[in-house]
Parts: sequence; C-alpha cells; structure tokens
Amino acid sequence: MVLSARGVTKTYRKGAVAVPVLRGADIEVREGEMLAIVGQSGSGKSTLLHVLGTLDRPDAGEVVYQGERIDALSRKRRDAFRNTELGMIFQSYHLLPELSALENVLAPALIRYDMFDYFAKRRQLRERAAALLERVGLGHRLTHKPRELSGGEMQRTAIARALMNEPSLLLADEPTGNLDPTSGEGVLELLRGLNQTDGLTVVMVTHDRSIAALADRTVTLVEGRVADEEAGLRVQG
Ligand SMILES: Nc1ncnc2c1ncn2[C@@H]1O[C@H](COP(=O)(O)OP(=O)(O)OP(=O)(O)O)[C@@H](O)[C@H]1O
Repeated sequence: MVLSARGVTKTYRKGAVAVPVLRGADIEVREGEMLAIVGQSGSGKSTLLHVLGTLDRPDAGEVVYQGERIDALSRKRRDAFRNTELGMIFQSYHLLPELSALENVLAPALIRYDMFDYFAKRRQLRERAAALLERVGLGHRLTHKPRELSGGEMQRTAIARALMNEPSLLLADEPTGNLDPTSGEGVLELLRGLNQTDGLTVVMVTHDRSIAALADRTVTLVEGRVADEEAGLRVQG
C-alpha cells in the first residue's frame, strides 16, 4: 500500500451553512495499480483526491504516504512532497498560458531546484522535458503555447509536466472531462501505458463508469464515504 486515507472528514462552510463533503472516507491505494474513484456529482470525489494530494487538509482522519502522515505537514514540506513524489492532472489542464509546451513541462524543475542547480542542469532538464513531450506524442509541438494546442494536446502536455520530477504517483481529476471521445481515449491509453509500462501508480477520479472500467479497481463514493469496491473489467496479465 503506497497511500491510504482513514476516517477522513471534510466540511466546507459557506456563511452559516456547513456542507459536510467527506464523512469518514477510507481508501487504500496499492503500489503500481490504476485505481478509479467514481461517484455522483457532489459525492466528494475531487475533495478526496485533493486531500490525498495534500491540496486540501482534512478536518479529521489521517492520510499516510509510504508510512508517513502527510495530512498535517507544514506548508513547506507539503509543497516539497507534491513537487517530488506526486504528479497531478486536472480536467482543465492548468497550463501556464504564456509559456510554451516545453516551458510548461520544465516548470516543476524550476520549483524543485534552486537557481544555481537549475542553471547547472538546464541542458539535461530541457532534454528531459523534450523527451517527455516526445513520449506523449508532442515532439512536434515543443514551442507551441497552450492556446495553439488542442484539448487532447493540452492534457498530454499536462501529463508530461506531471512526470517531469519523476513522481511515483499520479492523481488525475476527470482527466478526459473536457475532451472529445477520441482525444479522451488517447489520454486514457497514455495513462494506462504509463501505469503498465513504467509502473506509475495512478488514481483517477471520474463520473464515467466506462472510463473507470479501464482501471484495475474502482471505489465508489456515496455522500462522502467509500461504498464498495469492484475489480475492473481489465483482464490481468
Ligand atoms: N472550496 C469549497 N468551498 C465550499 N464548498 C465546496 C468547496 N469544494 C467543494 N465544495 C462542495 O463540496 C461538494 C463536493 O464537491 P466535490 O467537488 O468533491 O464533489 P465531486 O464528487 O468531485 O463532484 P463533481 O463530479 O460534480 O465534480 C459539492 O457540493 C461542492 O459544492
């Protein structure tokens, strides 16, 4: 087990109104698997993913990554954890609009290294970023800005960026939510390939059960709790 959450609760407050979103969610992520989190709109999928990725703090419960509690880390340690262990991709890509695809992919390295280290390694890092873009099928789009890319190409760029610092875990929030079926399939195949070929652990939130069926395992959230668990339809081996 690489990552787990136990008894996680989270309530958002809007003025006087409290909205309980997670109500004691338990989840275990196994090393090397592709896990899908499904559930109806509002069931707390994104919130759980954010808690797993330390983007959000639970009110109660614990989140453990490789034996270490990560739910109450200082901001600095949380940032370092996200920068080095974790890749994240989102439905709306979150690319920096003024940067080229190559510069977007390089961004996590700029955060990881101090200026001198980055400068010393810049050639290697640029080569790595270009190789990652090549890997996701965008070797011919290095200098394009996000607005010059299709949705599928933007998500592929975001995936390359997520891989820049060699994470062991990739969290994906509705990664195909804004894509047409063909581009969506391409992105899912890419994620599947990274999982199967590179052994990357992938946790993917989706409301679409046919997408979840591509995963090894599915957990269903119902009103902020994990309801059941099913093996995916994929034939093992
Ligand atoms: N930052 C926030 N402040 C207040 N309420 C929030 C916040 N984030 C989420 N919520 C509320 O929490 C509930 C669960 O949201 P969440 O995004 O986790 O659900 P979801 O299952 O991912 O839904 P969807 O499939 O529609 O994205 C929603 O009712 C949402 O309005």
